[in-house]
Order: sequence, then structure tokens, then C-alpha cells
Amino acid sequence: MADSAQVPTLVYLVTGGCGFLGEHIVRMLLEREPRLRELRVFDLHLSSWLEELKAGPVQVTAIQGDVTQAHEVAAAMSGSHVVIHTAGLVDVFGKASPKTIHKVNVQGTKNVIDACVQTGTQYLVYTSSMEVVGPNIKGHPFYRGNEDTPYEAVHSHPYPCSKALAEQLVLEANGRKVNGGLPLVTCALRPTGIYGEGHQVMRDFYYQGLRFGGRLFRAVPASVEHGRVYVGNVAWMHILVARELEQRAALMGGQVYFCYDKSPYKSYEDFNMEFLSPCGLRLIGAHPLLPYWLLVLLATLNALLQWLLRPLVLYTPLLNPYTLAMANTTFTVSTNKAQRHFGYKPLFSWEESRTRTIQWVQAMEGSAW
Ligand SMILES: NC(=O)c1ccc[n+]([C@@H]2O[C@H](COP(=O)([O-])OP(=O)(O)OC[C@H]3O[C@@H](n4cnc5c(N)ncnc54)[C@H](O)[C@@H]3O)[C@@H](O)[C@H]2O)c1
Ligand SMILES: CC(C)CCC[C@@H](C)[C@H]1CC[C@H]2[C@@H]3[C@H](O)C=C4C[C@@H](O)CC[C@]4(C)[C@H]3CC[C@]12C
Repeated sequence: MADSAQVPTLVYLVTGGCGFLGEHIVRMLLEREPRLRELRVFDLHLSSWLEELKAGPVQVTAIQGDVTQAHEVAAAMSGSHVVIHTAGLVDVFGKASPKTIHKVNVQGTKNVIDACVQTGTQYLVYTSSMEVVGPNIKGHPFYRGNEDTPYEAVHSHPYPCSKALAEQLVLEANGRKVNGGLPLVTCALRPTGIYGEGHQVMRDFYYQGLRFGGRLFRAVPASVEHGRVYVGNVAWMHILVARELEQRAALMGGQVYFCYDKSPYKSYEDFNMEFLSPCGLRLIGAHPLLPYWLLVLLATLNALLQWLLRPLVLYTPLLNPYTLAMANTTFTVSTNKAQRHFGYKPLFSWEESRTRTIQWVQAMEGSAW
């Protein structure tokens, strides 16, 4: 990569750049990567906010494309120095078929790697997921673990299976020769549950609360800790990794990093209430209102209904056996690997992350605020 602080020379491509995380990465790159000459935003669905970014000093190129189409990926990537591959099908609710999830997340990632090789793009940052590790199907807790903590990573759900396979492809591709003879340098970032402005599941919980007269009902014990990380800090980690991969290729190439910040360890619901309480919602119950066996029954019923109704309508409630197991299994990380390897420190404090997220909820349409 060229090294001039004055003359912007670099071309970045962000796949999935119009998604929840992708938008934060795109906006932050424009604000905080002075070496950027062109930013290519590749997504299946292009958002209208991209237009306003085109007025800035960096050339922003919007590319409507599909990662499952190898030729579209290669055409978009030609001449780029760095690719941040964040496009993915995030589905644990049964909206898409297992085959589609595999195609987008695994074949899509393979196409990105092949396009790097074909076009000579040397640096690849992949957005993986904590789910590559767990929670596993046995519900084993992962308590304040790090990248080296032993854990039996066994999955059955299509989403974590696809993320694990894709991550493996990315890590194995490290060191492959790209067009021109230089080695490909790859690494994978594993966010825990991301929150912040634009988070769809938070939006769903908020509207569900409004429908129940400003109340949400506790379903998960407060003692179960669920790892969460602010979207701005996840975006910042991607930008730092992309920036440092060249200089620290030997150290960082082929590595995985959990995404972390100072967000507190809490249960999924208690954590959400950090934002939803100041917006007028209440979480009812110090303990789960329904016994666990009944929740399992309801989740199973939902899964059955989803299957029965599939020919007529897509029924995709938040509660299903997989989401229940996720919310009920402690999974938290405690690590400083990203700081040691590339100097990461969270850009946003917990207080800033919280304030920004609250302001976003308060600005939502139909807000009780
Ligand atoms: N949201 C989380 O809590 C979380 C946690 C860990 C990891 N991740 C990972 O982060 C990445 C981004 O997730 P997100 O929450 O922003 O999801 P998102 O759905 O908001 O964004 C994904 C983007 O990818 C695009 N996309 C989907 N299929 C595509 C295709 N075939 N071709 C091109 N673009 C396509 C979508 O249009 C969307 O803009 C994903 O890879 C996901 O696995 C998310
Ligand atoms: C008991 C129910 C009422 C509560 C349901 C909550 C459920 C919708 C939440 C709980 C945990 C959430 C997942 C977790 O934060 C991590 C990830 C990893 C990421 O790669 C994609 C999103 C995902 C699966 C979250 C989805 C929503 C979950 C399952």
C-alpha cells in the first residue's frame, strides 16, 4: 500500500456497505481514513443516503451487486487495495432457507477471496461473528473468554455454520498468491451482539414494548450474561485492521479478533433496557415470568407454526428454540488481543455509545418520547 499521508491513493471496497454495520464502516472510513482516494460500496440493495456522501472529497462509488455472483464481485474489486467483506445474510429467525444462507455467507465469501486473487487485491478484512465459537448446541457457558479459550464449538443452525465455514476459508486464504505474485493478507473480526443506531432487533423490541403499553416481560434470568459491543467500535476495529494489515502482516495475517469495548456485561434484556428504559419502556419481573420449560414449549410451537405456515406466509417471531438458547447461555468475551496486535482502543466510551443509541431510539417513528 502507498504510504503518503498527504496524497490519498487507496481504493477500498466495502461489501454489505449499506447494512447496519456496513453503513457505520462506510461513514467512518470517509471521516477517519485520510489515505482514501476512492470508496466502493457494494451491496445487493443500495441505500439513498449514499448519494449525500458523493459530495465529499473522496470518490464514493455505489455498486449494486450480489456476492454470490463471482463476476460481479471481481468486476467491483478490480483495482482496489483493501476489501472489507461485511456482506452477509444475518438470519436466526428462519426468514431465509439454509441453502440461501450458505450461498450468501459461504459461496459469497469464497467469491470475494477468489476475486482478491484474480484482481491482485492484497488485503482482506472479514466480518465474522462470535457465533463461530458459540454458544454451542450444548448450551455451555463461555464466560469472559478470549481468542484462545478452549470451547467446544459445535453448531447446528445454518447461520453459525455458515459463518464458521466462511471464516475458515478466509483464514486459510492468508498467504495465497494474488495476481502479481504478492501474498494475500487476511484476518477475521468476531463481533459479539452488535448494538447501536440502526439495530433492527432493538427496533423490534422497542415496537413490541410499545404494543404492550410500554412493557416488556422478562424471559431470561438476569444472571445470564450476553456479550454486546457498540457498532461504532466494531466499525473502528475494521478500519484499524484494514490500516495496519500491511505493516503488521506477519503478526496479523490469518488471525481472529473478538470485537470488544467497555459495554457492561448483562443479560440480553437488561442490556437492552439501558436504552429502552430512558425511552419510557419498563421490563416487568425481577425473574422470568414464565418457567423455562414453558418458554421452550412456546419456542417449539413457534418453530412448528413457522413450518406449517411456510407455504402461506412467512412467520418469523423473535422467539424460537435457537434464539431462546442464545439468550439463555452466557457468552461474554474479555480480551486485549486487538490492543496488543494493532493498538485498538474503543473510540466510543460506554457513556457515548449509550447516549447515541438512546438518541436513536428516541428519534424512531412512533416513539413514545
Ligand atoms: N448484527 C450483529 O449483531 C452481528 C454480530 C456479529 C457479526 N455480524 C456480521 O456482521 C455483518 C453485517 O451484519 P449486519 O448486522 O450489519 O447485517 P445487515 O443485514 O444489516 O447487513 C448486511 C448487508 O449485506 C447485504 N447483503 C446481503 N446479501 C448480499 C448479497 N448476496 N450480495 C451483496 N450484499 C448482500 C445486505 O443488503 C445488507 O446491506 C454480517 O456478516 C454478520 O454476519 C453481525
Ligand atoms: C427469549 C427471547 C424473548 C429473547 C430473544 C433474543 C434474541 C432475539 C437475541 C438474543 C441473542 C441475539 C443474537 C446475539 O446477540 C448474537 C448474534 C450474532 C450475530 O452474528 C448475528 C445476530 C445474533 C445472532 C443475535 C440475534 C438476536 C438474538 C438471538
